[in-house]
Amino acid sequence: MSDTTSDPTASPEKAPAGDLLKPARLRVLLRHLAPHWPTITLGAVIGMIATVTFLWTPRVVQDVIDAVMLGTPVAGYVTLLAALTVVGILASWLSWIILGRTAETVVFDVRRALVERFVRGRVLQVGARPAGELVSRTTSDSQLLSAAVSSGFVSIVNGAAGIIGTIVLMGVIDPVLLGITLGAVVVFGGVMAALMPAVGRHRAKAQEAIGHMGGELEGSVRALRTVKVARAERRRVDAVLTHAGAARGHGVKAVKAEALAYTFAFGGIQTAIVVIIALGAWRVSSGYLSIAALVAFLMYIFNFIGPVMEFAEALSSLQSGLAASARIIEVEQIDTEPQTAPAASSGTAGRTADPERPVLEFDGVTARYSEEGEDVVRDLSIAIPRTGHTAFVGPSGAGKTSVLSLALRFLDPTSGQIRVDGVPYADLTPAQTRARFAFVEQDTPVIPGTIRDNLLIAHPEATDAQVAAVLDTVQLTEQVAALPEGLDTSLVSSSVSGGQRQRIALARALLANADVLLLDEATSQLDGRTEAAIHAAIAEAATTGAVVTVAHRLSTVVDADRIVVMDGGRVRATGTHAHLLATDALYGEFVEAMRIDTPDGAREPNGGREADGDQDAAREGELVGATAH
Ligand SMILES: Nc1ncnc2c1ncn2[C@@H]1O[C@H](COP(=O)(O)OP(=O)(O)OP(=O)(O)O)[C@@H](O)[C@H]1O
Repeated sequence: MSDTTSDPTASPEKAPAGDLLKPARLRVLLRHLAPHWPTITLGAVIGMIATVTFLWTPRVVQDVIDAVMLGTPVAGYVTLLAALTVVGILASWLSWIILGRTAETVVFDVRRALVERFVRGRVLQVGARPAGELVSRTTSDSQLLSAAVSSGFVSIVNGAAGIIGTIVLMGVIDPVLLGITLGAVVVFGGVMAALMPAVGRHRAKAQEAIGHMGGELEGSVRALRTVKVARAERRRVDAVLTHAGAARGHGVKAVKAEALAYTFAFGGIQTAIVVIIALGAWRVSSGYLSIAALVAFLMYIFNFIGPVMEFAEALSSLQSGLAASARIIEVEQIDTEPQTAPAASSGTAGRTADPERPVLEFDGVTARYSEEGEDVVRDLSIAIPRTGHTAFVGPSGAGKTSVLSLALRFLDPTSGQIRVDGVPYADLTPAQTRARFAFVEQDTPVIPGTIRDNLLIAHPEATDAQVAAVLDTVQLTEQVAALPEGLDTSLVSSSVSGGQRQRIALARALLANADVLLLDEATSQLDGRTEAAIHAAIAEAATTGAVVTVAHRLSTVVDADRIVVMDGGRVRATGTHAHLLATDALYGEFVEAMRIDTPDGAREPNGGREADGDQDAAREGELVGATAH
């Protein structure tokens, strides 16, 4: 692992979607098929038994008619006919169940692999795609893939066996009539071969459009309030429907090509049947063919439609499956985070932390989001002490959130080193690193589930008393108690206010009791009174551990033991509020922008806590200029 020098978006086997050649797609299909070979083979063999019984049946019918004509006993033939029919039906049914069951298992396996990839994937790579598209990959593409890998392959084999067997048996009965049949087959096959690639192409484009539609729809629903207030419903509907329309357009083209292919197939076979009946009658009257043989031949012709259709449908589902596998390959190119640390390392487990050593160190760290992009953090060297509150401030886009992303390994440095307890990140897995942190992210999303699920996610063993304590800290006790199901009330983001969401996120982070608490503008949506209580909790946390905030409000900043002013990805100045006010013009501008008097000016409620003159002065208002959201 080269944490300090890696390209953050590098992917070992990355290939643009357009370069995904068919062999690669086929490999994906075969890979998903691999664990199911024994069952698929069993299903295919049983399906083949059905095919053989259906191929055999006309021959026995021929024997029955011959026996009747010759006046010999028919009972044996009739019994054989009945046995063939029963075996054929049972074998078809069994093969259907075995293959259908396998198909469902394949869908499940593909979905599990995709979900694992999304959840365990690198944050930046997963985040680069609209969530709706990821959902569509997991739902519909996996379904298409499975149909192709299970029934598709087997139907091709069975269909081909049925076609070849029928041709051979027809040849035994009458090569001339077979010649006419083959003529029809060649025309049909040619039309199929010409049209099926187009069907596949259009199906692929339709599926791609459905993915984009999912992305647009998910984004529109997520921003529904904004959309409505902007009175942009029509435009959003149109944007979604553009993709739906494209899917329909490609779907219609695929259907037209399929209709042409199948009409040719049916028409060809019907025509061949008429010609064969006419020619067959003539050959019977001329003595070249017995009536029984003609009947058997006609039965083969009618039976022929079955394997031909099976073969054609299997080709079509294979086409769709190949297209789906191309999109699944794209998902499989999302890198998953390493689950194990280099062999030499044992992580930080068992190490006694040196109380004098900073808990977190950035050493000449530079980072960017993409190879072509600009550096967003430049040569950052900073040590976060084991206890105390460090606040990052600076203009929007200065790189404050990126510093937290580096600490949490969502973003990797292009140069420099980050250490936790003196251990370089390169020696730890992301999970080992993150075990040291609790984090409240900017948007504070809720996790699907109950309030309790949301609180316990980082510390599932927390006791009821601990949960009650953090709820009290974030002043949610009464609100949760008032809910009919209390902590077990299901939480969907729309049912809680922004401030409540933020408080739940804070409670979750406090409950984790981590060495380093990272808060990205975690109090931006709180009212003054709640905020004061939260500040008290943050100050309390800073006495036993490290607290790092990206500060939005000046009231957060003035509490900090150390303020880091960032600008253009660099640290511009570091110090206390008073020191920075006296020495850094940009910091002074922030304070000026809020029109507060310093150091002896207006006071902001601070939850009853004492503060020095500087801090009191600055508590009022927000660092609007710093992070203009
Ligand atoms: N996922 C991303 N992909 C590409 N660029 C990004 C990404 N996230 C942030 N950036 C860019 O990195 C730079 C720093 O962003 P960052 O979010 O760290 O700034 P910030 O100081 O936290 O800003 P704000 O106060 O507005 O949140 C910005 O130019 C931003 O456009």
